[in-house]
Amino acid sequence: MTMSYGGRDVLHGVDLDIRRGEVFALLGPNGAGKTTSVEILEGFRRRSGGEVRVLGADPERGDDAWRARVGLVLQSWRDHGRWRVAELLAHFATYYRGPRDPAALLALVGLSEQAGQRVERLSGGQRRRLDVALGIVGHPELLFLDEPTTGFDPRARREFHALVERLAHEEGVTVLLTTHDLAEAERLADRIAMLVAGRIRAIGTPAELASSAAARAEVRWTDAEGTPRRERTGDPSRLVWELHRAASGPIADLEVSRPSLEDTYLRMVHREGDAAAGAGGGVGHQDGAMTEEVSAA
Ligand SMILES: Nc1ncnc2c1ncn2[C@@H]1O[C@H](COP(=O)(O)OP(=O)(O)OP(=O)(O)O)[C@@H](O)[C@H]1O
Repeated sequence: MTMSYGGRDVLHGVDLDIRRGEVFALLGPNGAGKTTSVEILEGFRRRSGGEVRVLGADPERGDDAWRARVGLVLQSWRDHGRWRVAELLAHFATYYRGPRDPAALLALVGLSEQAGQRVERLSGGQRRRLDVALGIVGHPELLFLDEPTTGFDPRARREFHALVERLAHEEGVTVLLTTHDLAEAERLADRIAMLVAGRIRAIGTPAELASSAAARAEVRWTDAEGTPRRERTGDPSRLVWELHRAASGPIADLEVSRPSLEDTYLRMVHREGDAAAGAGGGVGHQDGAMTEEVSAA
């Protein structure tokens, strides 16, 4: 799909295939185009070009039956402030055939104690949990979560992650999540797409993305003269063995660090910055040339 706002291109041919039952994270920095992508998939925004199918339908033409199969947790719902939590949930449940039981759902998202409270009195994190409850009350097959844990404290974040895992693994819900939190993507996602400046830069499982990093393992040590040394290598075991042989004894301050998902991500984001800086000087790149497709085998 492509998207431009007032002639400015913000999605340059984003190509994604998300499988049924998968938790898929769209990871990228501010302004990368995550929300725009999700809004197109939800049917809330008209794309400029390309072809999109969500649960077999073009979201621009999704009817009520299609919409009932999709759950949305938007970045902010700020209406319904005067409703009480349980009332609001019970009201939303009436929109669906075979909804979840509101009381059981409140327990699931950890809001049983707030059932009688007005929505406007909830804390930011509690409000977000209510958003999730509203998103899943209709038993959706597919759930969109746009930056769901913004403003959560660590405990709320952990509980929310457990909830998403339960929905995905026990109920088979397909989840598309956007985040700029690497740890969240790594924890929750079966696969991650890194979206930078409207282009997919890499797709794969968290482990595949981390190990595909050209950023190789880093070995650090202090040499016989007391100088700190560091070297990047694809074969840290061999380097450490050679160091031991050369020193014929222990190596001071030896440390081997593996490339992380963060290394890959920061490299993608920086490369984009470098490419943009160099574009005027003829250093540009072809579309897709920098995409790192990682096989999901
Ligand atoms: N309604 C709009 N009109 C014009 N430009 C927009 C509109 N919505 C988004 N944009 C621009 O499109 C680009 C992508 O925005 P988008 O909100 O999709 O990014 P994002 O990855 O979700 O960012 P964030 O992590 O900050 O939420 C940005 O440059 C943004 O300024």
